[in-house]
Amino acid sequence: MSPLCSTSSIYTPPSRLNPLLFYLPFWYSPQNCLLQHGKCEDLDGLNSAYDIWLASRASSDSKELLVPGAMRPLTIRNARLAYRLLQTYTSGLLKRLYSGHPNRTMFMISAQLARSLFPAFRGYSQALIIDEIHLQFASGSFKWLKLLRLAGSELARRYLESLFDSYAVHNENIVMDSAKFLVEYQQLQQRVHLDCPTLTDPSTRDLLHESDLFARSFNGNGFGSLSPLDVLQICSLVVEILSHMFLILSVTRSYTHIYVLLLSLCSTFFPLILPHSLLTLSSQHRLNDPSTPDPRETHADNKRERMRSMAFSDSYRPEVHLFGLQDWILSNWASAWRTVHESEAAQHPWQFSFATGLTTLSGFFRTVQNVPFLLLLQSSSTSLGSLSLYRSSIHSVIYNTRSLATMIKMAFQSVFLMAAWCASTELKPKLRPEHQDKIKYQSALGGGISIQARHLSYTYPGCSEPALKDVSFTLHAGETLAIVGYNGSGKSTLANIILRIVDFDKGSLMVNGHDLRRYDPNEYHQHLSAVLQGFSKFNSTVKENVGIGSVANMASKDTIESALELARAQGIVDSLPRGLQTILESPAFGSISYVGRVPTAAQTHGLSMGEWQRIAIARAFMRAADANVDLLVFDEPTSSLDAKAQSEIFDTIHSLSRYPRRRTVIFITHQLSIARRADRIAMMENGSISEFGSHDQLVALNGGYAALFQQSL
Ligand SMILES: Nc1ncnc2c1ncn2[C@@H]1O[C@H](COP(=O)(O)OP(=O)(O)OP(=O)(O)O)[C@@H](O)[C@H]1O
Repeated sequence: MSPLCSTSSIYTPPSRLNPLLFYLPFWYSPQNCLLQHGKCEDLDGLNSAYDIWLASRASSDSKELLVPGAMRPLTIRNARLAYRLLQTYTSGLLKRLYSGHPNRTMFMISAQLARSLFPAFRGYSQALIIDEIHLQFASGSFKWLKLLRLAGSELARRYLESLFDSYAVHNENIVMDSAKFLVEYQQLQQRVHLDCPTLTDPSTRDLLHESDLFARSFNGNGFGSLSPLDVLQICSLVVEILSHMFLILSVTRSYTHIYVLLLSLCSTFFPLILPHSLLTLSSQHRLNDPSTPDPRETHADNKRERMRSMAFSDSYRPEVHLFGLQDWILSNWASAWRTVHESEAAQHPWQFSFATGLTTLSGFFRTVQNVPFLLLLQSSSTSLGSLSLYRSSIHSVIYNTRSLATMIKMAFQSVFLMAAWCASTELKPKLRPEHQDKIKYQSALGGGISIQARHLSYTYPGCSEPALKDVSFTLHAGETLAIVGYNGSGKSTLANIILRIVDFDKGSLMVNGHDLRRYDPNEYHQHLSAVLQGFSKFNSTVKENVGIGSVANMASKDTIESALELARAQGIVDSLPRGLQTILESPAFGSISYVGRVPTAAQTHGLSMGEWQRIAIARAFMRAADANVDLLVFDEPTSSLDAKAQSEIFDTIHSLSRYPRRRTVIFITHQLSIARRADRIAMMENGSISEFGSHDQLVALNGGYAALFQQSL
């Protein structure tokens, strides 16, 4: 691959940018002008990559943060932020990325720079051949041997060049593959360790979005951003431009006055800075800053995406047909599409006239660029080779300068994506306690866990009403608690807090006499098993769907089969075409556009809701086989099962709470005939526990539980 080719692969307009804007240099917008936001701001307080990244999203004239992925305007403030980031993080990041192959990395950098000189050499060598042919034509005597020697050495040069190119590309791929692996691995590592509260934080989500864009830039899918390797190409472009300018100077030096040459070169660069000058002068023709999102457009854009996903997603398809949503989807999509395009058109009302003007001016500047060429023509001693060299070099300078302007603009954005990446690697899961606060989990004497909740309250992020209000109760180790109540009363929220999936805002929660917040969630989770209300349906084999309950025992067919047996799910497996190896069809999977090895319909098998529930219960039982498990939590585990199956499953849960050791069990159910089996029942209403006690105590109270129980009879 030649340097020019490698440049052109990056020289693709980012899909969301107007192609015209793409060809304009990065300082085209007056709102983005360095001088416009030149106020000096104290950036000393910004110490971490996160702080600087966040500051880059705040525009100086708007209180709103830029949407994640939005281009940062080139202001003095942002330039200072970028400089701080480059200073602090680049060398560490590059060292980490390319530490796998330090020698190859050095070779890659040297080769990249050497390859940028090839086009100039090529032009020079071609000029020599043209001159020789021209000379021989003019003199009338053909020296075939000389011509063949020239052609031969040109072919040999090209052959060596392509050999060098292909080895350089091979080397580059090795270095890039190792960098890609590192980036993707760290990305996965970071994701799997982040807990739900961390991931629901809007600022963290934005950070991860930009960090993902940075990771994607390594695969060439950076949507207009550059990977650190691509940034290296900026240096190559500079070298390439300089080598061509050297050729232009050497060709024209003897025939052209230096001022004429300078005029010609200026005319090459002038169209690139022209838009800025014109726009600054003409205040009535201001372009809107593309980095400031129009809320109406953003809303319409989101709506368009929602409609598109409803149209494409297999998981929505039944409802789309059931409720006859086809026309509704189409009309909503069309109106959202129109809104987005009207908004875009309003933002750039005069681009076409501007483009036309620019085209006309470009024609004029091309003529100016030709002045030295015309002067060269005038000279009787000018060779054809130098004329061709001049023309090819001047075109390369124009083309590469434009590429350079675009790449610098993209590189500027990439610095902030790099900051997001660096900051994301430093994210700490919110539920993980500080090292000095951490205590080791210890089971209660005799097994199970004791729970003491005092005045627990919790409000979901972005909600005004708390989901849990002032919840207090005590559960002794080895007891069974049934949580009952109306929809939305906070049952699952309470279970998720006890499971340490979500945190709480106020109050205290003691587990085995210690503050739950002081346990490392990873360690705590090893001592519990659960079926969540929205349990996962993995697009994987039955064996894996059950086996992930206890990864260490996943290879043990006996353990998996006994878990399936306990969940009364063995019959389901027997009816499947490939038994335990049958891949289960997850409803959610159809909605994901997944490029990879997707199993064909013949290999996969769908399950009913009740069958999925049995698989999820088997998964929980698989984990419960571990003697370290002290707590079993079941959030409506049998809601889709028939009465007999429900009773059987709860019999099994009861025996698991006694064998191989005593365990605490918490289950949420709307079946009060099942709830009455529990030692304690918590009746929840409006986020609070309104009644707490045994079935007989609550019936005797004659309150909400008694009423609910009466209704269920
Ligand atoms: N992720 C969430 N974000 C915001 N609010 C939520 C979220 N999950 C639940 N809520 C709200 O919290 C309240 C309690 O919900 P929760 O799921 O705990 O109720 P529940 O008693 O388990 O209901 P159900 O019987 O229907 O399962 C509800 O008002 C619900 O709308």
